[in-house]
Amino acid sequence: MDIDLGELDAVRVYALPMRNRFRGVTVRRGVLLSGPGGWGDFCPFEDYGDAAAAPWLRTALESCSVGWPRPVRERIPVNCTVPAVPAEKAQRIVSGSGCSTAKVKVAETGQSPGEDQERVAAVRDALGPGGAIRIDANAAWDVDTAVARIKELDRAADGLEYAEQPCPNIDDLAEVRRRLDVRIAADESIRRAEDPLKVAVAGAADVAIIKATPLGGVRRALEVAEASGLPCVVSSAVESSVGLAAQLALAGALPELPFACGLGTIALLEGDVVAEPLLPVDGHLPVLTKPPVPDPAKVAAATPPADVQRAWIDRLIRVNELLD
Ligand SMILES: O=C(O)CCC(=O)C1=CC=C[C@@H](O)[C@@H]1C(=O)O
Ligand SMILES: [Mg+2]
Repeated sequence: MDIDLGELDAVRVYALPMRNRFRGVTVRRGVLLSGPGGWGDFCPFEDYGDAAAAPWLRTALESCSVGWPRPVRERIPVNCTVPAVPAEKAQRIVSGSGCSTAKVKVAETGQSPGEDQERVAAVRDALGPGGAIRIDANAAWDVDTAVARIKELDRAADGLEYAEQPCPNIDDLAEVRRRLDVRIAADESIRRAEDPLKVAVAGAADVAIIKATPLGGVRRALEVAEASGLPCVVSSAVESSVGLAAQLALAGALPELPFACGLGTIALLEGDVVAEPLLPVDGHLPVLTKPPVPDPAKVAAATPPADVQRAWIDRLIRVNELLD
């Protein structure tokens, strides 16, 4: 469904600085769209081409037109996300989060395995023995490196809940999984796969990471979750609270939700576009039935210079032309 952009009630470009560099990103930008069903957030990463950005627009349009399927739960346990920061900072992030699960980024370019171990050990210190620690290597390792690093990090963490996307391809994930006792989660392998079933069939993962925003909406993500045949964790794409609400709608609608979700990411941003940002309370976030309404003063404070606004509106128009 492409849309006549002139029919939208409002289109607002925003830019929110990140507290720490994350995935190479220091400012998160996007466009808020208002339609008959409320608001949506079109926020593809800036290194994505127009075709890769198309599902992100579908997600925003679902949110501001037809809305989301009915949820089966009202609140979602979430992890706090620890970027590839020094150990003391990692400890502070976890201690201040109120979450009992932490996801720790590892294998950052330019950092050593020792830095990852120190970060993970500091996170265990902050969580105490009852907390859960998961790591995300974003496909950085080959099989042998993954096996060695995950063993070390499992020791440093005093037990890992799972290791997310240690290697780029499915066969390698399957081999790592065979060689280790630690659970393996697939993220990029699901997000970019033509056939998410392949991950399960190949025995490549114990857990599927599902993201509504890059998959094309809550309904599409529910189909992918079902097709994966695996327990699912919903994880954010670092949206504003408007976009995050769609991910919470997905987490709210999944038939089963055995693990905490990666949705505590408003804490990664400096500011937001709504009056009451979706920050976890006691490690949980609410499932909303409608997207939150942006606060005009917050949106005004987050509005980037005219040339940045123009570039995002042009991107929105180009990507909209790609939708059928
Ligand atoms: O899952 C989380 O805790 C937060 C979200 C998160 O880690 C990510 C969001 C967006 C891009 C990714 O590099 C990253 C991920 O790989 O899961
Ligand atoms: Mg990941």
